[in-house]
Amino acid sequence: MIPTLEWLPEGVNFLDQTKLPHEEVYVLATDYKQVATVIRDMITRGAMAIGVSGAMGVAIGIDRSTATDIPTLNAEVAEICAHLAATRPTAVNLFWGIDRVRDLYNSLAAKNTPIPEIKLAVIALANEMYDEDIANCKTLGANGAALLPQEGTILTHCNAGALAACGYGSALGVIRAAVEQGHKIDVIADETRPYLQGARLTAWELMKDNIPTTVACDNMAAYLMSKGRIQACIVGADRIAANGDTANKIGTFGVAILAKEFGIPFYVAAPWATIDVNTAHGDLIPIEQRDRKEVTHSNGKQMTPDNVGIENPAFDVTPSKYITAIITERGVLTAPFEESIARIADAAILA
Ligand SMILES: CSC[C@H]1O[C@H](OP(=O)(O)O)[C@H](O)[C@@H]1O
Repeated sequence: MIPTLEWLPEGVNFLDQTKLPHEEVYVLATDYKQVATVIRDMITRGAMAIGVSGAMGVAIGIDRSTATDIPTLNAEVAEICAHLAATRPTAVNLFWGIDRVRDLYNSLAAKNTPIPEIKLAVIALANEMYDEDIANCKTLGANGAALLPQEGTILTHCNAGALAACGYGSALGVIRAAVEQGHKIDVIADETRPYLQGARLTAWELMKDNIPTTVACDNMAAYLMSKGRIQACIVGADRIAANGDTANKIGTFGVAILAKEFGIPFYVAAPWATIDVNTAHGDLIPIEQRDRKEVTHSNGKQMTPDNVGIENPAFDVTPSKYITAIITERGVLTAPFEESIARIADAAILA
């Protein structure tokens, strides 16, 4: 298991993903503002990882508070949650993670629970969410494995692996589960400019698992598909709307169009926490715009002329019509996605 992040008494310890694949170094965040910086600067990244990071950020903020009364702590918790929620807008998991801990806090504060007990309870919940993520990804991995070919090459985009989660991953979780079930598959990882999650992170992860991996530039997918080199595509997600439209790393939409053109199955793998039933369709999903320097520079060296215009949307939205199936720990969803999502959402409410 890759230790993407870990709760320690001293703080939250994050594997610094900006330094991979050549350095495995950690950043210890000792307060909630440092956790927010780790998320904003993509020292840790990936929808599931930032969801649990948000939860741990709220927990550490409450744990480090010196407030001696609930009204004072209420005001601090509001600031802690707002500060963490302002880090990145697209992955709904961040807000789900923050809200789960805040809701527990509010329920305990409303009953005037002693503050030391509240601190222990929110820390326990944040760690439960860490364990839940690993269990959910293993379940969704097993749910999706049979969809992958017994033999063949799987194209991935970005990194939806252990590094995007708490140690197992969603899209790479399905690949791991398929390999564990005996599928003879290899992976072509899109490099995924500009942060290079594929070239740096997916390649690093899968090589550690001895899964044959090839890195391809983002502009090679059509050629590889046209030559019959790809038998399936699988990606993660940062927010899935109620109709199945899916926000994921920039470039995913293009891969999905190409897959449809070439008759190649295109799978999305994501825990249920990534599904946002309150967002009706993909046009409503906020798309994060990141700093121009991520595009103009590589390894600190400027590649573009000064003052050139730059585009740097961090995500795009794939309309559900391009998606073959959405793999979750609660089952595999197929079109019409509005109905399959609502059916599982309703079942969860009735349970
Ligand atoms: C399914 S979590 C991984 C997901 O998050 C990535 O974005 P970022 O690296 O900017 O956090 C990307 O969209 C992955 O698919």
